[in-house]
Amino acid sequence: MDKVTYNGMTFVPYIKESTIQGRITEIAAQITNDYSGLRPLFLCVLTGAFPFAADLFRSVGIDAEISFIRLKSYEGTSTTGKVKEVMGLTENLEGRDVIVIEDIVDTGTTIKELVEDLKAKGTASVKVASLLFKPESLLHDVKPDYTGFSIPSKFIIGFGLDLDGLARNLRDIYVLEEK
Ligand SMILES: O=P(O)(O)OC[C@H]1O[C@H](OP(=O)(O)OP(=O)(O)O)[C@H](O)[C@@H]1O
Ligand SMILES: Nc1nc2[nH]cnc2c(=O)[nH]1
Repeated sequence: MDKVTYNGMTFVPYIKESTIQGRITEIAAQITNDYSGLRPLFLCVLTGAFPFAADLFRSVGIDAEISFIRLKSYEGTSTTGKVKEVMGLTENLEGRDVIVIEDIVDTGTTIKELVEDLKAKGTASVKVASLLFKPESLLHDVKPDYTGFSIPSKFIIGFGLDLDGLARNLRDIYVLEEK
């Protein structure tokens, strides 16, 4: 794995695709066990979560459905603090067991707003699966129920995570190089 550069910023290799896939298989086994006999609705938060959602969804061994919502709050490497709904939900969520699929929980702003909104829609249960979690960056009292990797408060890209729309197609995860 070599360094990569986007918009003049250099990123170094951080988590290999094979390590990511191994962890996704473990989370899928946990979900398969926890939701046995239920028919959960996976709710993928676009755009960043799409590779994680695709791999996780195909690895669970129970009947399940998937749907999508698109939220946006980051510009460059920082949050605007405002979560914009770019594409909303069409399903009736009343009585559903929802598993929100996120690529990352950073400040927790996105997940806090989304989970509150889903609970207000009469869901039976709401849990969050996030590939990445930055516990030291949290601004709210939230925590994923299923976490791929807990990482320090550094900006990362790859496996769905972008820098201004680029780098989502990298198979591995990279971290911003320290100067
Ligand atoms: O915990 P937070 O500080 O709220 O950050 C997490 C959110 O940031 C990213 O979305 P982004 O706004 O970058 O949109 P994208 O998925 O389209 O890249 C990511 O997909 C999460 O939804
Ligand atoms: N690409 C990217 N998007 C994020 N959204 C919240 N945190 C991050 C991060 O570290 N990298």
